[in-house]
Amino acid sequence: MELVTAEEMRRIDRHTIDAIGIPEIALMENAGRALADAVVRLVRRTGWHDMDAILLEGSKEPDAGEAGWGGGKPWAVLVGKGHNGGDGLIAARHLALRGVPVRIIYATPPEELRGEAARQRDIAERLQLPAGVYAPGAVDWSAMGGIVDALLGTGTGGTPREPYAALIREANASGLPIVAADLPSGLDPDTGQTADPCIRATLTVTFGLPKRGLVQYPGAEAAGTVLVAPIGIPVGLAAELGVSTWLLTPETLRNVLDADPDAPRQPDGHKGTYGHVLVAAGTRAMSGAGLLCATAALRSGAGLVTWAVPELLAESLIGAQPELMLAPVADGGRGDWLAADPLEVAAMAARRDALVVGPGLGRVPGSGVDGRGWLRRLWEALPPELPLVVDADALNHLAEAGDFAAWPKRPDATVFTPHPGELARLTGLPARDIQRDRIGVAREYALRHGVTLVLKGARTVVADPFGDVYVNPTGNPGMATGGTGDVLAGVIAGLLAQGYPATAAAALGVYRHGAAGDRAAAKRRSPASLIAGDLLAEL
Ligand SMILES: NC(=O)C1=CN([C@@H]2O[C@H](COP(=O)(O)OP(=O)(O)OC[C@H]3O[C@@H](n4cnc5c(N)ncnc54)[C@H](OP(=O)(O)O)[C@@H]3O)[C@@H](O)[C@H]2O)[C@@H](O)CC1
Ligand SMILES: [K+]
Repeated sequence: MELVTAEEMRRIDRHTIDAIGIPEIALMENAGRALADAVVRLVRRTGWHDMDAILLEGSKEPDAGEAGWGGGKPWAVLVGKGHNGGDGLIAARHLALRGVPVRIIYATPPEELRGEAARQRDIAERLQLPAGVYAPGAVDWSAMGGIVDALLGTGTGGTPREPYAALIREANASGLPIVAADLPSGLDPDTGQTADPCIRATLTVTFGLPKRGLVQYPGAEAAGTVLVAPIGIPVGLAAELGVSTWLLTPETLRNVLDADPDAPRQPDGHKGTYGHVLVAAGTRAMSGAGLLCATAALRSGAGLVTWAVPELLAESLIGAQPELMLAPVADGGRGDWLAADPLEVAAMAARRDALVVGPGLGRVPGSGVDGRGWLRRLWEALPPELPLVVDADALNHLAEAGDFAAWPKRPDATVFTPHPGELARLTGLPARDIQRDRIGVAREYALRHGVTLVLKGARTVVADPFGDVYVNPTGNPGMATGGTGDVLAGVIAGLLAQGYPATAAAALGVYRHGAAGDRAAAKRRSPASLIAGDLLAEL
């Protein structure tokens, strides 16, 4: 399923209306009716499974409680002056038809509505649906059963102006369930940033295609449960018009990335069929990072995994995970990578199918005799076609090198797996700015540097070197704990060794890693007690 910006949605709407000929009013009628249908189901608790709308992957099932919402009281339908308001007016009409009482509350004088929204205002008036214009403090919210937020949609920008802002604040403070039309008013549809104020919805019914902002935090939280309602947009049109951002679902993995998450193992396969990973990770202080990473590579299905460690550690790690092979690297007796020769690691990697470097790597020499750092010497010595995952400390070394843009390009699979702090060091941008537009920043970095970028954090973003982006819905806050990143790096390396192309390996790895976290969290009393090792058994 594609994820769209407001501008992309406008182009898709326009094409549907102008080139295909479906009248705008038909799209709007479908939108308003789907919105009403969702409210009716919450009021009557009639269930979701036969609804003509899709629960967005990663969204919780809507919960109308024991009694259903509203207690028979009227629903306040908040109407803005654009088409989003038009959707709300259509929903109000369908709610009334289905026996749910409504009160229309215009944010601005109804004379200001234009186009299709004005037509809907006139229809509502002729049907004598109860309506009034908002005045601060004048609405008795305790008399209402719930709220439909049809104030601001994809045509708006910036912080809501008055009187919208005051109305949004009152709606949020009412404690009533809020169902948002298309997106919560105050949400930036492209980035997921929430304005002050922004509607806190219990449920968002988004029209045609999900907007990007609904799947990035804090927007994902403001939106609550997200239902995607079909309104008549032809299947395939988004792709035809060049939309290149997807929600990472099993269908996306299968149909866009040719990476079936349930692909069976070959019946006649042997360990050589599934590739050999070299993990260069771990020091005396952080051997666990290497162990998690290497074990995760095994669990991802790789045929063989060799764990390269500073020599001093090797003895004590024997048997730590019996399926792993250990490859001691000369370390001058230090137990870290400071004295290790990157050329030795490169030579080991050249005999394997993928290399992951970084987890628990600790310090490495900043610059060699010829002015080139440890990591760059490794980078240049590796066979260019060898799939490579660069994680954690290795990313920090790359950032410290400062001249990555001038490093020789690797033509084949190179995957970087930074969290926002690491990407901040790589780009020089404050982490806050990265979080403000995760999709945009990740896409630009991947395009510019010709790598596949995995920007970690809630709703991980995978950006490939050609401008395509995937947003992962799996995972949970319990995974915000040390070591889960090491597991992810190992999984991706394992998939690379099995022959998946970089984007497919990164996307499938991220999806499975999050799903493993969800299974592990479900087994515990609280997600907070999840530790990275729990993920290994669930991969
Ligand atoms: N196109 C289609 O076929 C379909 C579209 N559909 C629906 O249309 C929605 C998009 O409708 P839209 O383009 O009319 O924009 P919308 O968000 O309702 O508001 C525009 C108004 O907001 C105002 N405004 C702007 N910024 C503001 C601010 N910060 N604070 C306060 N006000 C602000 C701005 O006023 P102005 O600045 O011009 O005075 C303008 O009048 C879309 O989300 C979906 O719900 C569906 O029916 C399916 C078919
Ligand atoms: K809205």
